[in-house]
Amino acid sequence: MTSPTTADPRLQLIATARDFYQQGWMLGTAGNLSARLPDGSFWITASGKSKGELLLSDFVRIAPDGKLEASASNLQPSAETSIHQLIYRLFPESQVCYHIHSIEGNLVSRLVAGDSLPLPPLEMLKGLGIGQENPCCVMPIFTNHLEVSQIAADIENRFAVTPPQIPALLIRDHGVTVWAASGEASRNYIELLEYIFRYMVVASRLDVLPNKQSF
Ligand SMILES: CSCCC(=O)C(=O)COP(=O)(O)O
Ligand SMILES: [Zn+2]
Repeated sequence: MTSPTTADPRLQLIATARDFYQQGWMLGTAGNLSARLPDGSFWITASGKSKGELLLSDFVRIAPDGKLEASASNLQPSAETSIHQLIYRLFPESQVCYHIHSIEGNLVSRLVAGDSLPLPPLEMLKGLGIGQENPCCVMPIFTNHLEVSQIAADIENRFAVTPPQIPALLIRDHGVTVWAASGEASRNYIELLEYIFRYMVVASRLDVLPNKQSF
């Protein structure tokens, strides 16, 4: 039997993408997933692939210097490869980076006009590494530029001054990106955040959030 440490990481990415597709978070070609290899290169979904039915051949490998490793096919790397590459550079312990498009993620990105989203002090935050009582946790929001390299530059500039409190960021009207040391942890982060986002959307309608925010 193949041990989890030697298994091809693309297999886990395929299974995760199928799961996220079923949740409605990677519909059509939306989103991208990547996983790092011991040599510092990473597998990432090729651009424009249907995320509910990925194959091993739907990935490209990016070298540590950001160059596309030689491939027999004419696949293009995900349009958001520069963000994954930046995350691996900024957070060397991260091994996996997931980006999804969810309705709730997009709705909450409009709850505030500024570039930080205060998260409600829910117990679920503990799963994202926030252990204080009644925590004040904010999530960074970035503008969704057409040029993804501009989004990556904004992330790099902002994180140099203000490191994120949780391993996650939002791109307004676009999606959420998380990173972690394992696929399991990244999937948990996505699920926890989606719970929090869902709570915020419902709470904003019920008028129960401490600082009432409107769309
Ligand atoms: C309908 S998805 C638009 C592009 C995007 O935001 C995304 O996440 C998927 O892009 P990719 O190049 O990775 O397929
Ligand atoms: Zn996207």
